Amino acid sequence: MADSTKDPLFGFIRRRVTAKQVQGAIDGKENPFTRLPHSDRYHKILEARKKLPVYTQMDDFYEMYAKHQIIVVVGETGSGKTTQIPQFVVYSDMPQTKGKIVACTQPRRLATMSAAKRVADEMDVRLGKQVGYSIRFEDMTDPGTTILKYMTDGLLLREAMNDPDFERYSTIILDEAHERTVATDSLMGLLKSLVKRRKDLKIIVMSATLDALKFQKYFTIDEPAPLFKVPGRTHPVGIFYTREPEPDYVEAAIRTVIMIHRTEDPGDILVFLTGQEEIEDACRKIKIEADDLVANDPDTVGPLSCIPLYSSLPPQQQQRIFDPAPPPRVSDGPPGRKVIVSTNIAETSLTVDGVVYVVDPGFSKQKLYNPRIRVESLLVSPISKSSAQQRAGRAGRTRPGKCFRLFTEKDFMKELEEHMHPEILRCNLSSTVLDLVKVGVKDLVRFDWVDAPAPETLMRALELLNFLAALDDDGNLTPLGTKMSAFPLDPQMSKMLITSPEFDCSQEILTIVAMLSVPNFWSRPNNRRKEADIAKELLSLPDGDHLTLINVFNEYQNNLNDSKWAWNNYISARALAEAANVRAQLLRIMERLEIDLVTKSHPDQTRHYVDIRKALVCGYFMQVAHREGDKGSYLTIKDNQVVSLHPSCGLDTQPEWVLFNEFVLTTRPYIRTVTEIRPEWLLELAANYYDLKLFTDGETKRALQRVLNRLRKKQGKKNAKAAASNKKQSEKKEAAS
Ligand SMILES: Nc1ncnc2c1ncn2[C@@H]1O[C@H](COP(=O)(O)OP(=O)(O)OP(=O)(O)O)[C@@H](O)[C@H]1O
Repeated sequence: MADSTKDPLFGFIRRRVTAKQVQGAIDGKENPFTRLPHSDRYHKILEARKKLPVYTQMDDFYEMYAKHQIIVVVGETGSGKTTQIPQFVVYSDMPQTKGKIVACTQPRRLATMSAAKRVADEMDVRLGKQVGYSIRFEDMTDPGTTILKYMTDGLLLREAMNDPDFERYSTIILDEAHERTVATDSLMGLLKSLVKRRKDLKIIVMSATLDALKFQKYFTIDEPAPLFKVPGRTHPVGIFYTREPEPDYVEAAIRTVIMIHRTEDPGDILVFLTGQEEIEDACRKIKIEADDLVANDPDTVGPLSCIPLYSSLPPQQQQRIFDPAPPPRVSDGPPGRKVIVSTNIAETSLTVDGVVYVVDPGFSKQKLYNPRIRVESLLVSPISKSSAQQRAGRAGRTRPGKCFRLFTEKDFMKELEEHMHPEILRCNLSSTVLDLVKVGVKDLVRFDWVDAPAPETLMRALELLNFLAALDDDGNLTPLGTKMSAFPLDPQMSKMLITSPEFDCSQEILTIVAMLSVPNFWSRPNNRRKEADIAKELLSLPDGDHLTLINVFNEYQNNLNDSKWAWNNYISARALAEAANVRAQLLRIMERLEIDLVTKSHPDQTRHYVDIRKALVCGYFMQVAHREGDKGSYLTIKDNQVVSLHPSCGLDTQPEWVLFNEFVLTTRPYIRTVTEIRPEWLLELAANYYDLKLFTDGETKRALQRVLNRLRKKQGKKNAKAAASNKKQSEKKEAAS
């Protein structure tokens, strides 16, 4: 803690800040950060803040914060961790005096933005000024002014590449640590080794569940990190279970929403389902049933609006969850109600003022990685007890609430696991490994993980990076790998971008990568599916979905980014605008790395498409499938998984060889975003991976062998021709001399 430092905020010399001094500044007439008088709204919010359990413990917090370099904070949902602790820190004398700032990480983008917005309001400053946020491809901060930055954990991890000692920060707060995302886990490992070098850096690890002991032990420097425990919550949440297990959780969720709407007091509802399709479908059904209810009983049942929420929705549409509930139909009629139907992106850190009821069927889609077959998939699985607590915690934030669990209490006690398995044990680690190697982690096996990943998963990541030539055989970063790590993208995508100038198509690959980085932009409204499909078909190119992405983007630009054009073609203009923004940012990185921005228009467009497809192969040669005779299915290369083309695929035939962007497991395994390729490109452009000695026997190997033989024969003929011509030349020379 800064001894004898003149503090610009409080203007006095002191040993450490006390709660009383901060309290004085908070209650003061003037905002210490802007030097403007506090607004009325500030005082109104302050009243509510003062009732939060964390707030009442400010003094204890400062005492612990002054004494220790690392603190673990644990408190129930809604106790005020996310919004108050970072403010306590910025009000202390550390960050401002040293020109450093405070970071607070969140696992999710939506929570990052909404927490920053709330805290900016609480501090009476403009979002993006003293309080801001940073998420991938969006920076809402003002260097020089921002002192508190909410950011995704993934982004802070990326910052470590250029600033491994986190020199910009005085305090790093890892929020929602119990979620155990790969990025938070990696940050914990990096920070643990950093605290020895940076004695002035403070770390706060915040968790909503009582597994804090694990973090305390992990962060043992001389002794385990101390625990700052926040008891209690502001408003009670009543928990209700079903008597019997529900056979169809979606149907049960819809029924529960309707029951609440008919019988419960006013207040909005948050329902947790597992994925986009399920959510859109449930929204439609809820709306139909609710409209029926209102039509039959307009005097007692108010209007109901239903808002979907999932991660692939464009941010603007996600913000709709904060819209007010619909007003009564007539001035003295029954009040309206808002229902948000969401995936688990609304599970943590989020406060939607007005949500009183939570409906929790107990399932979510969870990432699973099988390193043996290199497949990462999302599977609908039961949630953990701590997730269920988080979900219930979304009610009762601004007033008492109720949570309806659509499973029995016995199942809750006996069947649900305490916590989810950490993500590091369930996902593909190639991006993380590249990031960590770039940060300087030499030995990933001996890295101080909170929970070490499976050796096979690490091997797979190293193998991929080695085949992509990002790492050499000793696991060191190559110059290519260094360049790849500069992009906030999957390693395959960055490799593709870097190689694209060799194929005269970096502009096109840039477009493909940008389009793949934004949410699904095709819209398919239920009552106009046919029209939407026809529009899509007209924009699709027969050689592949990747080429279609270029076509859609170019058409949109040719139509001067006209949202009417997008609307008429059943395309989300917002998603395309986001793609244009992502593209511009990636372009700046390419310029910085001096990667040529080229496009070569051939008179023959097909030849240009060949070049683009070859560039795709340079990144995605491990994601290739071979058609299985005339069975209509494909077999993935080396891993031999039987897959089908996803129904969204725009190819008009079933080519023998295809490259795919994604493996998805729904009712059965599919490959999505697919483009036709030639097998000879695989043998030429990824010879190490396509060394046929490494293939198991089977039709794919035989097919590749035939291609190889053909290539060799062709090469043999070429060589023989060249030798014959050389011979002729020398004979001529000899005869002449
Ligand atoms: N956008 C908002 N509108 C109204 N009230 C809010 C808002 N954000 C936060 N609050 C209030 O502040 C309280 C504390 O929120 P905060 O996110 O800091 O809690 P938390 O302890 O971090 O919980 P969790 O772990 O569930 O995120 C909420 O319960 C709510 O009363």
